[in-house]
Amino acid sequence: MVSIGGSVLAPDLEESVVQGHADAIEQLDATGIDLGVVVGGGSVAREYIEAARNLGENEIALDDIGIGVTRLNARLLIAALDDIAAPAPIESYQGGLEAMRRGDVPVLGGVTPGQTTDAVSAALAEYVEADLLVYATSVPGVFTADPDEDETARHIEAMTPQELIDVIVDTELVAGSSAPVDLLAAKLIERSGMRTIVLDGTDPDRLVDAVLRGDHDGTDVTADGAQTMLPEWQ
Ligand SMILES: Nc1ncnc2c1ncn2[C@@H]1O[C@H](COP(=O)(O)OP(=O)(O)OP(=O)(O)O)[C@@H](O)[C@H]1O
Ligand SMILES: O=c1ccn([C@@H]2O[C@H](COP(=O)(O)O)[C@@H](O)[C@H]2O)c(=O)[nH]1
Repeated sequence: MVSIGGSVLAPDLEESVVQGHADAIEQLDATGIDLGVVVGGGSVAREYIEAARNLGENEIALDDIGIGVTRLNARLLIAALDDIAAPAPIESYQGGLEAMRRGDVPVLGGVTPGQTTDAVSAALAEYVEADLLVYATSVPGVFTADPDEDETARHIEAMTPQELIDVIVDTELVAGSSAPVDLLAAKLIERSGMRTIVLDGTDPDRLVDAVLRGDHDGTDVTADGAQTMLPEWQ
């Protein structure tokens, strides 16, 4: 299961960047791996959410605006993928599994208010019993604190799901909030024991290297907090 942050997929709405991520997905799909993809909303979602918040909208309605933008980004990725993807953004976990059973790559944005696409990825990964969950985000993994806010923040190479929860537990739960992985996602990762990698996804090759070769500079989240070995399918 691959989660691509909106800030990674479409930082400036450049076609070549979107195409680069689509090429990476196609490369993974060509190996025969069953794939699902979840796409975030990025700065566009945050701008819409902020404008609507200033207009007096409530948080659930703001989440719905965010979901709309994530689905727009999902459409953009689908446009760049050849015919391997389901033709429209999938709106439920069951729909994601059904697409995978048909042999299509499901591309999802948001599913329900009160969470982010981080949680969508973790839930879908659990639902389809994925072997691996990769978050391609705008930072090179999980840090001891927000690296944009705290210059003493240290990069974490490997951690347990509980340690992940401890790091992000204080992040805000409002529409458009920023975290490498949201709290619900971390709890889902904990209960499913899903092997998870958080990495800098700005270069799509890093996603391919991580999935195919277990090679990455991000953060491994595993039950024992150890760095993962090569993927099981190798
Ligand atoms: N402990 C932490 N470790 C790493 N990054 C953190 C931490 N706490 C907060 N952050 C912030 O999380 C952000 C990364 O998540 P962000 O939500 O911006 O992007 P994304 O997950 O790629 O998805 P999208 O752009 O769609 O929202 C970074 O900008 C970083 O400042
Ligand atoms: O299932 C979902 C997914 C997203 N949202 C809202 O959209 C924004 C943007 O999503 P990101 O994953 O952070 O890019 C998010 O902050 C939520 O407000 C949602 O409600 N439910």
